[in-house]
Amino acid sequence: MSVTVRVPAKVNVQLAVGAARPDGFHDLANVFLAVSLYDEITATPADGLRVTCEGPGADRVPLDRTNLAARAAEALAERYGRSPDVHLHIAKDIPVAGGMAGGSADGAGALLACDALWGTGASRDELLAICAELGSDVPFSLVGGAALGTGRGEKLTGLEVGGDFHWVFAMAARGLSTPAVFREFDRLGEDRDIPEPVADQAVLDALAKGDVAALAVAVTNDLQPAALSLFPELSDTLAAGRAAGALAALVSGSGPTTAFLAPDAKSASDIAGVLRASGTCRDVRTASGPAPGATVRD
Ligand SMILES: C[C@@](CO)(OP(=O)(O)O)[C@H](O)COP(=O)(O)OP(=O)(O)OC[C@H]1O[C@@H](n2ccc(N)nc2=O)[C@H](O)[C@@H]1O
Ligand SMILES: Nc1ncnc2c1ncn2[C@@H]1O[C@H](COP(=O)(O)OP(=O)(O)O)[C@@H](O)[C@H]1O
Repeated sequence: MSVTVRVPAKVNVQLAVGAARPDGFHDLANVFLAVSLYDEITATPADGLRVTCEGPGADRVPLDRTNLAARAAEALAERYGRSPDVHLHIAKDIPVAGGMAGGSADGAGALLACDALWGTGASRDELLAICAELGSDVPFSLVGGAALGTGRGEKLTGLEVGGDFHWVFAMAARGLSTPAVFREFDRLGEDRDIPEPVADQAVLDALAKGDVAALAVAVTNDLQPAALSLFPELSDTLAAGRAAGALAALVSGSGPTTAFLAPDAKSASDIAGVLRASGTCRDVRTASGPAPGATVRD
């Protein structure tokens, strides 16, 4: 018997970042939108804890106890006083180290899969608490849809979304480390006061109305200058997407994946074709959001 859970990637349609806190994290106003690129995590009973991974970038995914899927299984097992005897197989489609919460998706997916496999019957709040211990983005991977994340991004308020948004994602030739991007954000802001991060009402209204033109002018990412500073070639990808007709072009979270908002599905496919031919990225995918959160597959 095994359980498979499908979990979406995310794009940040607003990422407001405050000053570094004493614990090294940053307070955020993080408006998440789940998009239809998915990892699948399959949990099967085994003699010990084992992780395997297949798909693009699988060679860059750790298979030891640092893998977020393994950590999720251990955390749930410890809470319920059992051994984490499970084989977790990750079928990866979310770009690795791409700013699209791939590792977080695997953590949330493994947690839900083990909960179902072991019949632990943990409540939603218990699962969310474990997710928050695993990482700032992990709670959102569990719930999906759209949400505002405050604190370090783990305190979620669900958001209304009035329609589908169509995106193009350009994957970069290499990854960017999230802590390195936050450190670069701190370095770039050394000489100025960093305001408290607050959600932008224009972003929330655009999501609620499903208004793509309004969302296009409202999207912001405070980590973008830091990501571009560490990876300047991303400016060429952003320019190529804009020239291809994207309504908005931005770095996804800490990057280096770049995200392009398209007027509709057909334009997304056209923009993807132009980006693919531009030679400014490794791979291009289209996706739409909101997508559902972690879901057990039949
Ligand atoms: C930037 C964002 C935007 O959604 O995601 P990515 O774009 O990387 O996917 C998130 O804040 C990333 O969340 P996540 O990847 O879960 O981060 P965590 O494991 O909690 O933290 C990794 C490291 O990132 C930094 N970090 C993370 C979150 C936060 N609010 N402040 C931080 O300074 C810290 O250096 C921390 O040690
Ligand atoms: N299940 C996992 N999948 C991908 N990366 C993981 C996983 N568990 C731990 N990691 C580590 O987390 C780092 C960040 O990867 P990822 O979550 O894909 O990107 P991001 O934080 O930019 O969204 C990787 O470089 C990898 O070392």
